Amino acid sequence: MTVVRTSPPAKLNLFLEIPARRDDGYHEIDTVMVAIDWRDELEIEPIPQGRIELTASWLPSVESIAGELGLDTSDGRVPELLRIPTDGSNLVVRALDAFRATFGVKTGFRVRLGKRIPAGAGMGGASSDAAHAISCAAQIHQIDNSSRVLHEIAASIGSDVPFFLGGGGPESAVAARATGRGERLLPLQICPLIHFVVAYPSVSLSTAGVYAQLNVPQHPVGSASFLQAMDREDRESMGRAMMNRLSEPALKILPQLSELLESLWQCGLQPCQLTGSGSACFGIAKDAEQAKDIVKRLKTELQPGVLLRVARTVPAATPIEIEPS
Ligand SMILES: C[C@@](CO)(OP(=O)(O)O)[C@H](O)COP(=O)(O)OP(=O)(O)OC[C@H]1O[C@@H](n2ccc(N)nc2=O)[C@H](O)[C@@H]1O
Ligand SMILES: Nc1ncnc2c1ncn2[C@@H]1O[C@H](COP(=O)(O)OP(=O)(O)O)[C@@H](O)[C@H]1O
Repeated sequence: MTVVRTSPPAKLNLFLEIPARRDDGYHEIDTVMVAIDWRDELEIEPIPQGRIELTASWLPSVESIAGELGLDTSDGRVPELLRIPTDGSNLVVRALDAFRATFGVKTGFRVRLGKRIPAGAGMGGASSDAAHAISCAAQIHQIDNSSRVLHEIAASIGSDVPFFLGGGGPESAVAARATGRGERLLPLQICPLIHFVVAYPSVSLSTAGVYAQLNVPQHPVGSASFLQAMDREDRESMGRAMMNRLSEPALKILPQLSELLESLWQCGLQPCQLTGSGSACFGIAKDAEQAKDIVKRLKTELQPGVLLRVARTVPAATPIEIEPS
């Protein structure tokens, strides 16, 4: 049986405006997302049984992630914050079930999911896992990855999922502008290589909960200035035009996020911002060296209690490795 493997990346929202509330429970958004090299690991093989068998674990180990976050594992149990669902609530299971239903596939899949991306972080980990699972299933069943149907399956799983399909072309974009509820994508051809420091505090935020606290602005800010700056690779103007409309409601729910943002800023990262609905925050570094030095310094100040990683922009869709057996 063929085994396929890939490494779903996380995302950061460099620009996020919410122009309107919709009648269907969603919001119109205008966002520019980039994928980053903070990755999960996904391994999928077809099985004759018509079901999805998912196992999931933390990489390198639950103890090491819990240690960085200051969570207790001495009783041998996985802390609540690090529990990964393996039932039908996991977006990978939902995505593969939707794939089977759409293409009338009677056989199933065995999936091993290695998690590094924290959940409820605004980093789109579950969405990326789901999109890459769809791409793997398409590879196994020899379905064209640029098929419109795959995009529709992705959008039915979550607003952020289509971004991680990467447009189906051989060269996936690093960045995209997403509108509608997030599923309408315009891949951006130009995106400078950006080095980040990303920080996840020991707490998750519910996307629906943060949107529920939002006051939709009367005069939304357009993404044009940000997009023009990106097109010119003008980092200074990009920095000035960055924003996240969900910061205010997220900080209302978790006021301690302002201290985390302040810590990033104090180290010389600029600008610093919440990603998506949080709780992760990021700051832009001048280069890889500065990002590494800042993570080292912040670890002594903030750990245990905060996951800290250097990250850089990468293509949103990661190639799939095939291991025939
Ligand atoms: C805020 C963003 C920014 O990229 O990212 P995250 O913080 O989740 O990573 C996205 O808009 C999140 O997209 P995603 O996480 O896929 O959301 P979904 O599963 O589709 O929706 C979860 C819930 O969020 C709210 N929601 C989501 C998207 C949207 N455009 N308007 C909304 O109001 C709705 O209450 C919905 O029931
Ligand atoms: N593949 C998955 N990995 C992690 N969490 C998942 C997965 N599928 C579903 N979930 C559930 O979805 C919730 C949101 O996950 P995620 O999309 O990573 O959050 P966000 O993008 O808002 O940071 C988690 O709290 C978790 O319970």
